[in-house]
Amino acid sequence: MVNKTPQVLTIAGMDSSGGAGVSADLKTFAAQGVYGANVIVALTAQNTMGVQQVSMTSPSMIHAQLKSVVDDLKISAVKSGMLGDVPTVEAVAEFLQQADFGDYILDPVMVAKGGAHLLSDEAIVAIKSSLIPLATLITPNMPEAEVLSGSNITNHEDVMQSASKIQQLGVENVLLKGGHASGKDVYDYILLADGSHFWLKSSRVDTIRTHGTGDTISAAITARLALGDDMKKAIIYAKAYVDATIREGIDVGHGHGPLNHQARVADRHFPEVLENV
Ligand SMILES: Nc1ncnc2c1ncn2[C@@H]1O[C@H](COP(=O)(O)OP(=O)(O)O)[C@@H](O)[C@H]1O
Ligand SMILES: Cc1ncc(COP(=O)(O)O)c(N)n1
Repeated sequence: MVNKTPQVLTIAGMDSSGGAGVSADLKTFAAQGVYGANVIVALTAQNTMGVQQVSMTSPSMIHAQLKSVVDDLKISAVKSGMLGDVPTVEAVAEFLQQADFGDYILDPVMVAKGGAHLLSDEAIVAIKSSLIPLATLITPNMPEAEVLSGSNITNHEDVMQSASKIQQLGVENVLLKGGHASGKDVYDYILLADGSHFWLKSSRVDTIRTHGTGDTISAAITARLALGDDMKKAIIYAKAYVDATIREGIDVGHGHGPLNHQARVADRHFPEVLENV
C-alpha cells in the first residue's frame, strides 16, 4: 500500500563530510519519517576540522532545481540553511514568494563551527529585507541573533530583547538557540507569533561533536510541522531529537564531529519547558 508521507524541502549547501547542511537535513527528515527533497545552492569541501573550499551554484541552476521540485512534488514545509551570497538569497526569495511550499523555516547560517564564513555581509542585509518577512520561523544561534538584532547578548534579558527585535523584522516565530553560551545547562528561547514565550532548558553535553546541530534542529522542526505538530510542539520535539543526536554521539573525524542522526528520542532527551519567565 502506498502511504501519504509528507514531503519537505531543504534549500542549503552540501558538506562533503556529511555532517552539516543538506546531509544533516536529509538524515533528520528520514529519522522523522518524512520525505526530503534538496535544492543545492553551494558545494563545500568541508570536514570536521574546517571548510577548505566553497563553490556556489548559479542562480539559474538554483531556479531550475526549485522549478523541478515545484513542478512535480507536493512540498508542505521548506527550510533554508547556508545561502552564501546575495544572488543566491535573491534567487531563493524570488521563488519562495510565488511557490506554495507551506511553512518556511529560515536558519540564518553565517559561520561554520570551525569559524569559516558561509554568508557575506551583503547577503545578511538581503536576508533581512527579502527572506525574513517570508518566514514562519527563524532559528538564529546567539552570534547570528546579535548580528540580526544589532545588539549584544550577555544575559537572558538580552536574549529576550534580541528575539523581540528579530520578530519585529517581520518573521512570525523566533527560536534563539543557546548552544554558544557557557554554563552547565543550555537555554533555548522561543518567542511565538501570539507573543507568548518560553525557555527550553537541558543539560549541556560536554563535547565538541556538535557539527550540524543548527541544521538538525531546524530540519526536525520542518519535518514535525509537516507531520501536523503546532509550532510549540514541533520545537520541543525537535529539541529532544537534537539532544538525542548529541548525547548518543558517534566517533567520526578529528574535529567538530557530526551527530548521531539515528539516535532514538527517549523521555530523558526532552527539555524542561519554562513558561513565561
Ligand atoms: N553541548 C551541547 N549540549 C546540549 N545541547 C546543545 C549543545 N550544543 C548545542 N546544543 C543544542 O543544539 C541546538 C543548536 O544549538 P547552537 O549551537 O546554539 O546552534 P548552531 O548549531 O546553529 O550554532 C540547540 O537546541 C542547542 O540547545
Ligand atoms: C554546508 C553547510 N551548511 C551549514 C553549516 C553549519 O553547520 P553548523 O550547524 O555546525 O553550524 C555548515 N558547516 N556547512
